[in-house]
Amino acid sequence: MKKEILKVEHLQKIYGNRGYGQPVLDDISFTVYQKDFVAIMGPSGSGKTTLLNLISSIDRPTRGHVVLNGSDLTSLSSKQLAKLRKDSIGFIFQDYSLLDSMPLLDNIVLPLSLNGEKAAVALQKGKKLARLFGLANHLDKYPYQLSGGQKQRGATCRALIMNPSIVFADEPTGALDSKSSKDLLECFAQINSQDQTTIVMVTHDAFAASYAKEVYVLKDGRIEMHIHRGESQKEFFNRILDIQATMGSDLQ
Ligand SMILES: Nc1ncnc2c1ncn2[C@@H]1O[C@H](COP(=O)(O)OP(=O)(O)OP(=O)(O)O)[C@@H](O)[C@H]1O
Repeated sequence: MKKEILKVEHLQKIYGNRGYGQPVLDDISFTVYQKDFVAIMGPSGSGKTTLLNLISSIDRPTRGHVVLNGSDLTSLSSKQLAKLRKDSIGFIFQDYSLLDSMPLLDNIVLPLSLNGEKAAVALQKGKKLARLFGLANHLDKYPYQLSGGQKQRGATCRALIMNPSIVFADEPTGALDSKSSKDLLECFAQINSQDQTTIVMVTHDAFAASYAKEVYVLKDGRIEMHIHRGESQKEFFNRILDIQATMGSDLQ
């Protein structure tokens, strides 16, 4: 039986106004299973980042529940949330969020070092991940000496270093050229299929979304559509393009 990693139930978010006013998200429910690769798409302002922040424990919903690995995030204290983030969640942001003052390898192993892991063990693990992501020759470089694609692959290694049960990525290819985007997405597909890492990614890009197995399309704060990929990525890409065409330039 498929293992539930994330269960989102009747999620609502209203910013400000003490829970009154126009919801940015309303009645959002879906489930993410282990080994899923989910893309969240939708027009600008449809609530994608808001949703990602709620399901990744960065923000709290106005109503509804987010259950991650069996824990209801809405009932956890800040301390419990911090522990859950450290133990179970990897984050990847559009702007890489690497520390400029550290070489790439130190950036990659930082979460392990902060967690008290022995330096030798942390470095060995960091190097192994970096090899997988084609970064073996760049480990001593500082972020300013790396390309955008190398930085984002490094940020992905850092997100994976604690063996999270789920990785959340907000527009991870947003600042990359098409070749670097493809390289990163191939890495995502590889860790998803080989290491069984569950991925939830917000993206505007139909090509990026075509790497996912499930796509949820948000519109006006609700799930407008859920599509499931069959065998062919190309066919899935064309279906996503068709949806973009139907929804107009909104989705792009
Ligand atoms: N902290 C906040 N306070 C008030 N309103 C907010 C806040 N954050 C987001 N919003 C509003 O919520 C709506 C959804 O924003 P969100 O950033 O989630 O959309 P998005 O789909 O990720 O957009 P984009 O694709 O442009 O990044 C927008 O109307 C935005 O102005």
